[in-house]
Amino acid sequence: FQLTRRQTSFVPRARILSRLYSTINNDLMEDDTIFALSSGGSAAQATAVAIIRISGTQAPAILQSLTTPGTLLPKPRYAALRKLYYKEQPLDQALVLYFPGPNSFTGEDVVELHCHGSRAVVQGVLEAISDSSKLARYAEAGEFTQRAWRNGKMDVLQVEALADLLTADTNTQRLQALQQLEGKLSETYQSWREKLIAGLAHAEAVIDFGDDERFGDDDFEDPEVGRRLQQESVWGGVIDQMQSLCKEMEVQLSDQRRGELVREGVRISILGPPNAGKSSLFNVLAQRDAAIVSDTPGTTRDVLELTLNLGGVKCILQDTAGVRTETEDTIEREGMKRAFAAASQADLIVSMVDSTDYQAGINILNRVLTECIRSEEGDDDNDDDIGVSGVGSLTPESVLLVRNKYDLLSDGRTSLDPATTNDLAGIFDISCVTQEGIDHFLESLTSLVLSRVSGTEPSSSSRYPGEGALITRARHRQHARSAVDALNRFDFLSRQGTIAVDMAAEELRLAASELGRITGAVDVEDVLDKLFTDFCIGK
Ligand SMILES: Nc1nc2c(ncn2[C@@H]2O[C@H](COP(=O)(O)OP(=O)(O)OP(=O)(O)O)[C@@H](O)[C@H]2O)c(=O)[nH]1
Ligand SMILES: [K+]
Ligand SMILES: [Mg+2]
Repeated sequence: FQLTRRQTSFVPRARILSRLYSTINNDLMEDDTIFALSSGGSAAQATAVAIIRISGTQAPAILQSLTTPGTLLPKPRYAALRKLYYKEQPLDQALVLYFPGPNSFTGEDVVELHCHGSRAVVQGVLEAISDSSKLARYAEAGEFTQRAWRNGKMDVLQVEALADLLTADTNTQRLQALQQLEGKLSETYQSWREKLIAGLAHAEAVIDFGDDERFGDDDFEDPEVGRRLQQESVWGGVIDQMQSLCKEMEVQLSDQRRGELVREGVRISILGPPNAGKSSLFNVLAQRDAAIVSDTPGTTRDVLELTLNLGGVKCILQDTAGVRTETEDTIEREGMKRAFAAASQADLIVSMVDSTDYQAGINILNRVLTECIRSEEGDDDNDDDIGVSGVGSLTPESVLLVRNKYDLLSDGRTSLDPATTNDLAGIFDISCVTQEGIDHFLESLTSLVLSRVSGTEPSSSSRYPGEGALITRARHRQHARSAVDALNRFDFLSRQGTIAVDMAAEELRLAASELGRITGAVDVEDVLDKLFTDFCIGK
């Protein structure tokens, strides 16, 4: 199989590559019947029930080859008890289901065998399927879903949602993934795309036939009347519709990344001077000895992470190296650099101070506020060796001040610096040793996390991500953003009169294709191209 330059010029590269790919792997043809153990564990692990799935044209024949001659296929989508045989020896007594295509998960004929989950049964059945008549091969990773996608059973958004559902750790992740799997997000993007395409069709009409000339500006003595009537013309209507669509999309984009937070987890960094007790708090929240605690300042060097479930929301808690103003130790400097880098990427910061050395802690807090908090003017001069200046998207309301070692305070009080602590999310007195104040701190942290993902005030009773469409991946955000940018350019161009209609229409086309990329309705070739960019023809 050889590619010539001439061929590449008229056949999209991805298509050639995918054809090349399946030609080389003759055994990997798309219309092969595939099978796999679809329930958890592996063939080497015993479970109560194991589900083996077969998809493709040969699926019903394979089921019949496993049963005694003359046995009927089960009624579609009804479970039936069947004795399975291989080379005339009994394999198992299994519950079998038959889903004739296209009404199946993959859209092909699908057979499910619910067997007993012992090693002997599972291996025996798998062997029988692959051996008996060479009708099927083992499925590649994700191949059932890939077929479902190829057969139009789900769009790219739903494939992503399925991946999210299969890996969901928390309630909110599960609910969000289910919502996306049901197609709510797809519907939103599709309806937007349809509006854009309708607008585009009108634009084409204006290009071909011109807008209604009666409503030109010059025809009216009062320009206001002209303007109003202009708006009633087809083109004016399109402009208005696109403007309101653009607003709708901007509302979705200004969601404070709630969907992404739920999917990826809310990042919480513990930051503070050495020996404040950061690792001690990390361990208290982890409920195990996850980090080394010692009275030597500078114990923690790397950023440690663990996953917490706070109120049904996945959180990633980070313990960092102690930060101080001066150090000669290069390893400690590196640790501090990493601590700031982690904090500037965080969604919430737990700024920890030692109550018995309050001023040192407040100095660090001030530094966190200046270096990790979003600066209105954007990035300023120094990107010095330790801090990462002004790159964070944090606000002071993302910072919780925790005064630790409360047990060591004889009078039980600490002085406050109101200028610094005014806008913070909260101030907490705790002791990692006696556990005093921990419950209250944890409650407040949890409600702050919940308010982040639900987009409501921390005290609100709404506990789960808002209804409607939520952007769950950076990929969606990027395309939605580009679509909004195109619509803004459209808005500008369309107001230049009918001269720029061509250019304006082009922006609508661009916006529609950006939205199409989110659901995968456009440029499947492109997606494939991306997949195959690492695939070198010469190798
Ligand atoms: N009395 C008292 N001691 C504490 C408390 N929390 C931590 N400590 C002690 O403070 C010392 C430092 O604790 P760490 O958790 O290692 O502090 P750290 O902030 O992680 O320190 P570095 O990693 O070195 O920056 C240890 O000896 C802890 O036992 C507390 O609430 N009360
Ligand atoms: K320490
Ligand atoms: Mg530590």
